[in-house]
Amino acid sequence: MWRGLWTLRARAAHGLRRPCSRLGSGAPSPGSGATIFALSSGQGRCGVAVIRTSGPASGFALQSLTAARKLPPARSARLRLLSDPRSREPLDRALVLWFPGPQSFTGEDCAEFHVHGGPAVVSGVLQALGHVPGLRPAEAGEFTRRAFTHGKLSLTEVEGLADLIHAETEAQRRQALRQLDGELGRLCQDWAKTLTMALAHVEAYIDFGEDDNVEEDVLKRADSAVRGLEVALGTHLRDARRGQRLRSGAHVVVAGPPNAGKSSLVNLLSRKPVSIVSPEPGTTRDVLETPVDLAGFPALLSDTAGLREGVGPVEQEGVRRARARLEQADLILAVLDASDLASPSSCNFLDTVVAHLGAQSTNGSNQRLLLVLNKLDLLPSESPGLSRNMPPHLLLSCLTGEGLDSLLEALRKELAAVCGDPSTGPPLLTRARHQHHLQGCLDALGHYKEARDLALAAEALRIARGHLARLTGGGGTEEILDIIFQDFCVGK
Ligand SMILES: Nc1nc2c(ncn2[C@@H]2O[C@H](COP(=O)(O)OP(=O)(O)OP(=O)(O)O)[C@@H](O)[C@H]2O)c(=O)[nH]1
Repeated sequence: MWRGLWTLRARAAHGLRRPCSRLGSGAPSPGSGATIFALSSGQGRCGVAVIRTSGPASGFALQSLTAARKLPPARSARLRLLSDPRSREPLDRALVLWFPGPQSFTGEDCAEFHVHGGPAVVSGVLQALGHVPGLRPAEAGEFTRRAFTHGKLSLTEVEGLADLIHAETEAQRRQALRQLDGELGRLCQDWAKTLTMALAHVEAYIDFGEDDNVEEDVLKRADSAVRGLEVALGTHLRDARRGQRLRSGAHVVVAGPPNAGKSSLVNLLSRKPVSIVSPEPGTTRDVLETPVDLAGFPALLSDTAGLREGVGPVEQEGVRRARARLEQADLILAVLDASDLASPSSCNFLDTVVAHLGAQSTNGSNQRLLLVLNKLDLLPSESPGLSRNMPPHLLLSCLTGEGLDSLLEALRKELAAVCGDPSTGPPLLTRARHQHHLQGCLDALGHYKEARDLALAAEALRIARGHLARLTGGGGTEEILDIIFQDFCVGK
């Protein structure tokens, strides 16, 4: 409804920026046989740093640095003196671990060196590994790419791992862990099994026809499997935007008349001074946005200019930008000064809020709204004096913090509806890639139903199955691997 209301006034579009940094260039193609090494823990001074290797020369590297004839027992930590294989200069006393393939993260022979986390120790051990024949530094994401190549992780699990490394909020962490655990992959495999069964039925009918001993209802069973699959895919596709919001942040816009306390609320929720707060109405002119963790959910929080008419050209432009931003909101935090509800700008704004809430309940607009009456501290405590006709709202004082807990709880519920609840709901589609393949699969099922002969119907089922296979990393996904593995840092 706000979209509708504001469309007439402003149509400017703004893109959501993904709060994610991409480290390093694309990982090289695996399978070169080289043994790679990298610092796998974070950069900088720390108690313990983990350096690891993967590839056929891992055992040799471990023996070279520990000057030992024998490898330590598999998957068991041992304290060893590390020294440079060329100069034999001691580097550190460290824990070392040996993971013979295929029972390792990458599926190859791997070694780990848990060294003291000083920069000189780390660079000394990395240099020493560089002196071992057959070893080279790893590229970004190369360990994970090798794990994928050796079948240790499916593509959706790789994406879950990347999301887990980038997770900044509790909800993102839960979702990423579920995906890393293979939930989405398993769901796709179940769907693929259903498709394979349907395809087998259609092919049996093509091969053996009515004359042979093929059960009569074999085509009916294929049709019914396809119908069931269409319903399941449709449900997941309708939820697709939620998973993507969970990954990149819901768009939460704070709006209201001037001086209502919008900037104060943005600063309170983000726990930092994002916006200037002042008693002068019309202080905020531009849209100010900040990424925040709102009640465990990722959000891009926008402060906007106070909405009012009859102002100068600069403030007018601010109001235009505020309205344009409102068009894009997943959730609107509508703020009013509880002690100033009778002013013309408050009344106008309240009318729009009421219209929005009405539209939300009648036509199910997916743009959600929470009405916040701020400056609770200015109301008489005995009788707050609010009209009975006031729509559902939350009372808050940005000054004293009263009402903040209730607001955060309401935000948690709203954002769970906007982003999906990763604790309870079905596995979410967190990437446009997932959506693309599920849509491709659904389209192919549509072609199955329209096919004029059984050969075309069978081909449509094969195309549908191909989309599901590509979603989890089966054939034909090479072109997107570079993009996905760029999300990893060196050492992962
Ligand atoms: N008493 C009281 N004053 C508040 C509260 N919240 C904000 N204020 C004051 O109200 C004035 C306006 O606050 P802002 O946060 O700048 O309001 P705004 O809605 O961003 O204002 P514009 O930039 O004009 O749109 C400032 O003097 C704040 O200190 C509150 O809960 N109680």
